[in-house]
Amino acid sequence: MTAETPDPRLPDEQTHLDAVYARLDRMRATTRRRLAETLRESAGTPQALSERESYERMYSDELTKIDAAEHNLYFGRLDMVDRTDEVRRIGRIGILDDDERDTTLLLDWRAPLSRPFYLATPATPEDVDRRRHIRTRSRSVRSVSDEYLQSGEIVDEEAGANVVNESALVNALNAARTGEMTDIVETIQREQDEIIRSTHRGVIVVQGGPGTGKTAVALHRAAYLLYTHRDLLSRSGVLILGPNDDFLRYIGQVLPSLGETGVLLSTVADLFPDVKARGHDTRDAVAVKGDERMLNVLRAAVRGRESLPGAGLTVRFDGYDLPIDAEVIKTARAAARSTRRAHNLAQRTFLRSALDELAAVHAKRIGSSELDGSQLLTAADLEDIRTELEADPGVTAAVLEFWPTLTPQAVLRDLYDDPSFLRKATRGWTDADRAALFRPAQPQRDDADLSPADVPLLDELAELVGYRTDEADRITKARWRQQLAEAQDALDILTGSAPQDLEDELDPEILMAYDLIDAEQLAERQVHTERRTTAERAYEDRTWTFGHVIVDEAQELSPMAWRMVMRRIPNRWMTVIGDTAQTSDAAGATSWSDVFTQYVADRWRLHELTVNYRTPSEITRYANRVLDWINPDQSPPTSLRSNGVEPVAIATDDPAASIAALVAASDWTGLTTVIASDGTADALRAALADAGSDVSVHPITAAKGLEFDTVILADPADLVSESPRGYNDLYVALTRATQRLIVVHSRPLPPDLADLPAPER
Ligand SMILES: Nc1ncnc2c1ncn2[C@@H]1O[C@H](COP(=O)(O)OP(=O)(O)OP(=O)(O)O)[C@@H](O)[C@H]1O
Repeated sequence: MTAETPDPRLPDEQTHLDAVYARLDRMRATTRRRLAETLRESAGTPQALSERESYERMYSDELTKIDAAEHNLYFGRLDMVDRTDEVRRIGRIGILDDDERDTTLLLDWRAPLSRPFYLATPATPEDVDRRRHIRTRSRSVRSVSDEYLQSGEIVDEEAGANVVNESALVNALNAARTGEMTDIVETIQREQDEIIRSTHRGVIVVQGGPGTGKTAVALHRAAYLLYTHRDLLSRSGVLILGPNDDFLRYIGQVLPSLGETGVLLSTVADLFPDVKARGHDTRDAVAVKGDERMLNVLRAAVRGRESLPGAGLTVRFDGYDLPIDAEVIKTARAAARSTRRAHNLAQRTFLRSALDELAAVHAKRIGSSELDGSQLLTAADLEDIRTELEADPGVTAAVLEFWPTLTPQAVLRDLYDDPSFLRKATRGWTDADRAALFRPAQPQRDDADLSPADVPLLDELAELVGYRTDEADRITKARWRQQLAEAQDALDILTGSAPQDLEDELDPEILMAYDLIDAEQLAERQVHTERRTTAERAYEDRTWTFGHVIVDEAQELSPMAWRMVMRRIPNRWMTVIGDTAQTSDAAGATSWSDVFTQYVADRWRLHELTVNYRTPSEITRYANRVLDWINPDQSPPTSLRSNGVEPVAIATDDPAASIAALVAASDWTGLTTVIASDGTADALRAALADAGSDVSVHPITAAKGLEFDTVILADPADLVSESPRGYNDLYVALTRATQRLIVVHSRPLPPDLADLPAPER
């Protein structure tokens, strides 16, 4: 449209947008008022307090959702064919008007009726006549663009002619990055939508090259599942696992911007409550610790703590030296092991059996007839001895030496510190693998010695040991009993207040409280009025099982880490996202079927994403050569756009000085970062600071999953030589830029990059 002929579509959409925001404002005002009223109420009984808290949370959540929806609230419209005047308007949240007919002002993007917005193409128009993209800013409509699906024609608002529009998608892809990922609700593509809305209740694996929107899809799937299975998932929770804290910060705003706040985002390293694993491992140690061979080592470590006494051990009891010999402990140990319970949970059986044995030994010594050796003590005497033994702390402590209470942390540290145990427990291993585990114990103040690769081992040990499971169990059961009692009271009060004459002659027309709900159901509801969110409770509870788990950058998980994840999702309803060509973790995956067959046989579904939305074709040309080296069978994703900016290489003796000068002289917009090998990143950061530059530096493993407008790649040869998966790391580095790639090097370039041109002067 030209300036002289204003586009009539704009005022039309503005009218609707005004109505939508007016309603949003009314919703906000009502919710605020209700929240204020709730906060003013004084709660007397625990019941009233818990009700008040649940309302408070509900209204606060509602306000968060309303605030989150504020920007780009209304973005899409469908005009359907063959149905009189059917218009569907699509937004970030669904909004009903408060008129008499509850008119739908906006459909939630996740509603089934919104789906054709994402799926319709001229080839399969899905009954859509016209699809309209509406771009708004600060509550006013800036532009609209239309596609006529029946004719395949696209109308551009600026040109006013039937030309191919610079679509909403291309706009989104060209936008400068802010360092925080944004949602893609306005431009979800068909292959992505199919994954986001998949109804498969088992494992879905999404394999896709860099920039194909895997992370975006994972987050939108979480939002979609929460919308579609709200009841189930708000109780059990959704867990999203990412590779590192930077990545979690990068994606952290996407779900809140979609009005979803109840999801737990975590790394595997943070998944074991109360342990902050910040220690560092060599790549060899990471590989060894992630291998399933560790299972036997851990089992042996726990068994090793169920030991036998040497000859001649005694404990003072009742004026005698009572012998604790190997036979006594062997019998007790067999009894404990036969329970098949975890170590700590079998301790009571062990102790009981050992005390029985010791009571018999003691009775024999003090109560045997000198004539014929027959037992002179009665059963009651024996029972007394047994009780006294149990009450004697010296005796129980001496016995429990051979079946001590264990913590996973102590078992793991002792195991690493004990070369002779390691030698026995790792028969058949290479010396190098064994040596990778050895770590002398250090004085402990925090968990500084524990590394991310130790966390799945701690979790495994927690299972073997029964760490805190009984305690958690006891607390849960006690809490449940209390809730049940409170619920019973509440129901008694309700029925007690019913007119007495109903008692004898119950009027079948009158529903009693008991008919609608029993104490157990009521107690169940009260469980959810707890102040902490599901995500908070799940974070603090190692034994929590989630309703759905999403694993991003899943190729990085070791077999031991998978075991830890699978424990948190016994129903195996998972979305697993990754790219085996980007694996850098030494214990990470190279094949999805290797990972999943043991957990779900062949009941997992593979989806592939094929379009690279991030990296322009100028850069992917080089990245694809590296992919071809990693796996010639893997087809590279197709780059969606070309931006005319060719990657370049700058040879220099002093990379830090060259990078500092380059950045200082640049007029680039958006985010710029330097990517370097893990081993050189710190030194490079320091050298850049000395050279007066504060450009950020990302070691390659911390750049996983992130993206930047401009990437300066420092000495790619360092990435390649740093690890056996160096080429995978190089592939990741080459695919982080949305606009521009500059390689700065003092070492020779890897062959695939050798023909990079120097920058034009
Ligand atoms: N349908 C879409 N509309 C707009 N932007 C999109 C779309 N799909 C993906 N993108 C954008 O493309 C970029 C890459 O997406 P994302 O980070 O999810 O890819 P990825 O497959 O996880 O990449 P990597 O494997 O490198 O981590 C992001 O900026 C994302 O917002």
